[in-house]
Parts: sequence; structure tokens; C-alpha cells
Amino acid sequence: MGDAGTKSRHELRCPSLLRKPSLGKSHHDIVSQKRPHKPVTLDTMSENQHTTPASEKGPASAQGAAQAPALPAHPTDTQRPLLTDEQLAHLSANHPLRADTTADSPMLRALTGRPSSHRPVWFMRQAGRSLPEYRQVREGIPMLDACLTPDLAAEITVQPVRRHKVDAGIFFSDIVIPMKLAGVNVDIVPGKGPVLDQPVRTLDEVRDLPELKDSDLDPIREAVAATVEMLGDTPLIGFAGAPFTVAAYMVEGGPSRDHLRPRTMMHADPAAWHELAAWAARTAGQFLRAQIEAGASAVQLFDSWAGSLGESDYRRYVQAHSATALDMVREYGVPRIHFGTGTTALLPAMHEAGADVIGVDYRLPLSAANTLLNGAVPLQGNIDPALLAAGSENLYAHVDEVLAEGNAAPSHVVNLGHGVPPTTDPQVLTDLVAYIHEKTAN
Ligand SMILES: Cc1c2[nH]c(c1CCC(=O)O)Cc1[nH]c(c(CCC(=O)O)c1C)Cc1[nH]c(c(CCC(=O)O)c1C)Cc1[nH]c(c(C)c1CCC(=O)O)C2
Repeated sequence: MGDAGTKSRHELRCPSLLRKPSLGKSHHDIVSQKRPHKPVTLDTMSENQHTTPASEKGPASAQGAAQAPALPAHPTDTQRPLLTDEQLAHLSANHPLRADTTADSPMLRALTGRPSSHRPVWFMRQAGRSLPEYRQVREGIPMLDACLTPDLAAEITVQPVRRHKVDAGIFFSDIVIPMKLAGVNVDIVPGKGPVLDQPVRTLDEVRDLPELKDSDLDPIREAVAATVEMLGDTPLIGFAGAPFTVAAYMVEGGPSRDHLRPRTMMHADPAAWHELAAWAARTAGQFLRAQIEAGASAVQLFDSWAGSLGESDYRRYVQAHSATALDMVREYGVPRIHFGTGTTALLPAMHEAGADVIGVDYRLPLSAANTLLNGAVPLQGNIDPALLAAGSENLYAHVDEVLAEGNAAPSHVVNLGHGVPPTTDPQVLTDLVAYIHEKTAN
């Protein structure tokens, strides 16, 4: 698939915006443009990743967490194509991966460890508040209503693909949408974030939580189907909040700095904690399944606040639940990205939960992340969002470093180390995408 084909399908509105920013000579020297990525098939990845005996995986699968489910087993099959016939059979006939629309896109190639024509790039929170066209279509519409209006969610998802020519769309939604659809009273308060009417702190409160029904997810399927139709051969990445991050909002009743209450609860009342995390894992898995069934070509599990946990608590109280969510979509064979912030100490444990690609935040150089993961895992990241407003000289010097660091990994999907800040000048992102595409073109 050629990149030009992608562009023409999207009726891109701003071709004149795509200029390469001026570069100092030194920028060209830092990244070797011709360095081929070491090809890694899904098979070798799964062999490398998933051969650790359960007994060596730490407390989550051994003695430490009596009530945590065991980590799921992973296949060790050799030499198979991107998707096996069995996996393809789980996807609808017109799914972009089955119809071969997105399977060879630069994004899917890099997410599956294969070489690509340029290094693909997308940005967490690329759709949303940084874009004037977003503010225009959202005017007067509360956030959760926007997420649950399929045509609007689809339009918002496609906006940054049109404008920036990123290599994937990220579905416009929120991590609290599954709980909202299940019937939990949650709202998004502007400038604050998700707030629940009733925090969930006791075993009884956990047991009173409504179960998410598959039919509750129909607005999501509809929005994803409309989005995929508009995106053509640009893949859509679906997502869900990971059990810890979602449960942290539920226990706190809203955003918090240190997530003290959920971290206390896992020790003080492990039975209630594990039931809550299991509920969050099931709803996350269902949310991801609905998005894949409706056409998402990859998914990302956001454990944005996992960095507040030490490794041993992560392994004991969280890892198996994240594994459940990831395992609920394993049969489809779509790449599963796992991302958190402040996770330097957690990367191997997050990978063991069953991810195919690890998202790295801006605190850790990609070569160091690659070493922690034994050089076996495609990486995503990790431009520091702060640099987007630091002037182009600083930004591009940093981006060159990130691209050079990414050479260490089996493959590299360029992203930020966390979401696009709301105050970002959109032109900075558009120019950055053009720069990365040109600099890494093979
Ligand atoms: C922190 C937060 C949440 N939910 C919200 C906040 C922000 C509070 C604020 O700053 O006003 C509310 C929210 N979430 C989103 C919006 C829309 C407008 C925007 O801010 O861009 C709004 C107003 C989009 C979103 N929120 C999310 C997505 C999907 C992922 C993506 O686009 O990368 C979108 C479009 C996912 C989300 N949602 C949440 C988390 C922790 C995550 C995971 C990603 C992350 O760590 O930032 C909870």
C-alpha cells in the first residue's frame, strides 16, 4: 500500500500544510534513514514473549494473590502469517484486516514487527481539544453525549487523520464509556475529568455493579463501523482503560493524584479489590471486542496511572486483570498495545500480561525499554509532549533522538510519551508527522 493512496482516500483538506520544517545538518546525521528494521513475525514475537513458565512469572501467577485469576497461557505456534485462518474466521468478512485494507499499512506492519515504508506515527489524544474543528463540532454537546453519538464520534476520530496525515485513527471515546453503558452513574466534568455519583469502595458496592451487556455496546459498534468506512486504508486503533486505571477512578470517585484509596483497598480488602478489578477487566475486554468486531485493526489498553504502583503490587493485584482484558481479544489476532505512564519498573510485567507492543512514556529512552524487554518487543513512543511547545529546534533535536532510540527495537511506532496537551498548536503536529515520514522513508 502506498502512502499516497491513503492520502487520496481521505479527501485531505490541507495538502499545503505539509512542508518539511527547516533542518540543521546534524539532524540528518543522528538517524540512519536506511537502517532496516529487523523483521519479526508474530510467531517469533509470541515465542520470545510467552515462554516464561507460569511458576517464574511472579506472585500474580504463583502464591501471592490467592484471588487473582491465573495469567492466560499463550500460543507458541511457529511460522504463521499475520493472521491465521482461525483468527480471520473471528473477524467479519468486511473487517479491514480480512479485506486486506489495512494489513499492509505502515502502522500494522510496524505493530507486528515487520519493516514498513516509513515509520508510522499517531498521537495519543490526537482527536480532541487541540483542534479547532473539534471544538466547533463539540460546541454545546457534553463529552459523553459526543462519544455516544456515532456519526459525531466518527467525524471527531477522523479529523486528526485528515489534518495531520497520521498513520492511524484512535477511536474517540473515553475510558469511562463502558461503565456508563453498563449503567454506572458517571459523568465527565469539564476541566476535571470523570466523576462518579457513588464511589465503589466495599465488596457490597462492587457486587451491586451492573454487568455490561453486549447490546449496550451497539452505539460503539455503530461509531466504529462509520469511522472505519471513512478511514479507508488507514487503520483504526480501538482502546480501553486498563482495570487498575478504571478502578482507580471508581474507588476514588474521581481523578486523584496518587490513587491512594485504590492502593490502600488492594491491601486492606483484597477480595473487594479483586472483584472490582475483575469487573473492570471484563468490561474493558467487552469494549475492545466490540471495537474489533466493528473494524478496529489494533487496540491499546491504557493503564495511564499504573505508574503509581510498585512492581510487586502490580504483579499481585493488577497484572492478571490486565491479562484478562488482553486475553479477551487474543482470538482475533489484532496487535494489542499496552501503555502506561511512569512504568519504567513495570514494563516486563506489563508485557507478560499479554501485550504484543509496549507503549513507553517519555521518561525512559526507547533503547532502555528495549533492553528491559530483551529486544523482543515492538515499541511505541515516546516524544515528550512538553517539547511540542518548546520551539522547533528543541523539538526536532528531541524527535531525532527518539527516532534514533527507536532503531534499537524490533520495530517502532512513533507516538508521544502521553497525550497531546490541549494548548498544542495543531500545525506543530502536522509538521511533525511530515518530518517523521520524510526522515524515515525507505
Ligand atoms: C484524564 C481524563 C479522563 N477522561 C477525561 C479526562 C480529561 C480531564 C481534563 O483534562 O479535562 C475527559 C475527557 N477525555 C477526552 C475528552 C475530550 C476532549 C479532550 O480532552 O481531548 C475529555 C474532556 C478524550 C479522550 N480520553 C481518552 C481518549 C482515548 C485515547 C486517545 O485519544 O489517545 C480520548 C479521545 C482516554 C482516557 N480518558 C481518561 C484516561 C486516563 C484516558 C487514557 C488516556 C490518557 O491517559 O490520557 C480519563
